[in-house]
Amino acid sequence: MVIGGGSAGISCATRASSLGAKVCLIERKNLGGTCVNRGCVPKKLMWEAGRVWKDARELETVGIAPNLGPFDLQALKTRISDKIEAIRESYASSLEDAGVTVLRADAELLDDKQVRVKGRILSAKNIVLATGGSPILLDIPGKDLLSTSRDVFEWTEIPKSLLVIGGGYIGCEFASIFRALGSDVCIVDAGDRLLEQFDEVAVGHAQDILTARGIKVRLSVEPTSLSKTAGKITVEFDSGPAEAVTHVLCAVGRSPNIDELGPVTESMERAENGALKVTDRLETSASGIYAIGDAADRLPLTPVATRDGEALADILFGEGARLVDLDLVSSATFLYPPIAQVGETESGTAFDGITTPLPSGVLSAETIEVYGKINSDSATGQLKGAVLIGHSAADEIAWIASCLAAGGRSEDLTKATAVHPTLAEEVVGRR
Ligand SMILES: Cc1cc2nc3c(=O)[nH]c(=O)nc-3n(C[C@H](O)[C@H](O)[C@H](O)COP(=O)(O)OP(=O)(O)OC[C@H]3O[C@@H](n4cnc5c(N)ncnc54)[C@H](O)[C@@H]3O)c2cc1C
Repeated sequence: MVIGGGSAGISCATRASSLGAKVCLIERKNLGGTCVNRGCVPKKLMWEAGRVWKDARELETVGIAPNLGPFDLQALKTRISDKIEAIRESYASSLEDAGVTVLRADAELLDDKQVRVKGRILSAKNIVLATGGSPILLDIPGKDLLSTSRDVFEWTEIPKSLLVIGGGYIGCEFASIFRALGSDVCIVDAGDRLLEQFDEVAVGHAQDILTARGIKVRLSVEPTSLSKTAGKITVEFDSGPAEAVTHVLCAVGRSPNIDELGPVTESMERAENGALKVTDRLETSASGIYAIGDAADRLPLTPVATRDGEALADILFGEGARLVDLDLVSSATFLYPPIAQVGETESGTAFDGITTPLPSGVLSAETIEVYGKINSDSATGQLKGAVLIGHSAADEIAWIASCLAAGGRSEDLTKATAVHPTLAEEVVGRR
């Protein structure tokens, strides 16, 4: 019995069924969960729209003078919902083809074998919690004026001015997207840097890029209250001036959807962020109850959710599986251009600046469009990690991750050559 029909739950249910298990999946909202309905998919489509719109307005620099009307947000939203609907339908049919019973309801966990659904008690030998997570809302006066990443996709207009609270990847991505679509944007963060999960030096360059694109960044400040007057939301801080904006996005983190499953979860072991601790068989501290995706204390990213879902099915009904090594998980923040990282990057050899006429460099006036760092062991040359900033960084980091997984050494990168002119030649063939 799988509770939650997001990336993790669907991959687990489909795989388990293909291995001969009798599977029931319970989903209270839409198949596809966060990633498809209110996360990666609509975000990436908005990012693409922002990139095209930003580039279109820079076309004069290459001799094209387009006659652009206003940005049509409704047209974009229609396109996004068509794409989402197509993905939901394909999930529904692949679950049906696999023979998974799908129930559309809220599930309550009663014990390690039983779940209550629409007043009925269902039992299963194995219960999988794949309930994902939800945005955390700041608990300050005026918090009703805050929007979350869920609300962003419902907005009916591009904000005139946007304050993003939280400089993690979700906050920085929406700040970049709405700046590209024409909003005045300010990001505030309580810490002393943005994008804590990414290499500090690279983030310094990323912050320069954000600032060069007109995004104001305020660090080490915490909002204390919000109030609304004359169509604007005023946000006060513990230090420095207030900001008056039309929209405020709260992107201070996400918390796993566990408590609402019922009191049974209270005794289960949790990590600091509330996610369920799991063994290397993805079993929680309650035997027979498993957790995958954002509900588990792993990495809250779709590829981890999908891979762990499949791995759990293999563990329970197949020939076993080794979980994906979290040190080999690539991650990116979709700025213009994106920053992407894998492994450990603290030391390492850095390169920066445009050394080749990269396609992204033609349209842009900024100087730092490319930055990268490859980290390897100084004694053995074994690759340890990399961070890249560049228009294709989010794609290119994947093959560096594969080199890491294969135990590659820095000298291996000099043996082949990359295509010129590309970002890849900053990494491959460089001596
Ligand atoms: C704005 C945003 C952008 C993101 N961008 C990226 C990105 O670019 N790349 C990336 O890798 N990750 C990204 N993520 C993270 C990614 O979306 C998640 O890691 C992933 O969706 C987790 O999948 P999951 O299956 O664990 O949970 P979810 O997809 O959240 O699915 C959980 C499902 O469980 C259901 N559920 C919960 N409780 C119950 C219950 N009691 N009964 C029945 N059903 C229940 C929910 O309705 C939901 O459908 C993004 C997230 C956000 C919010």
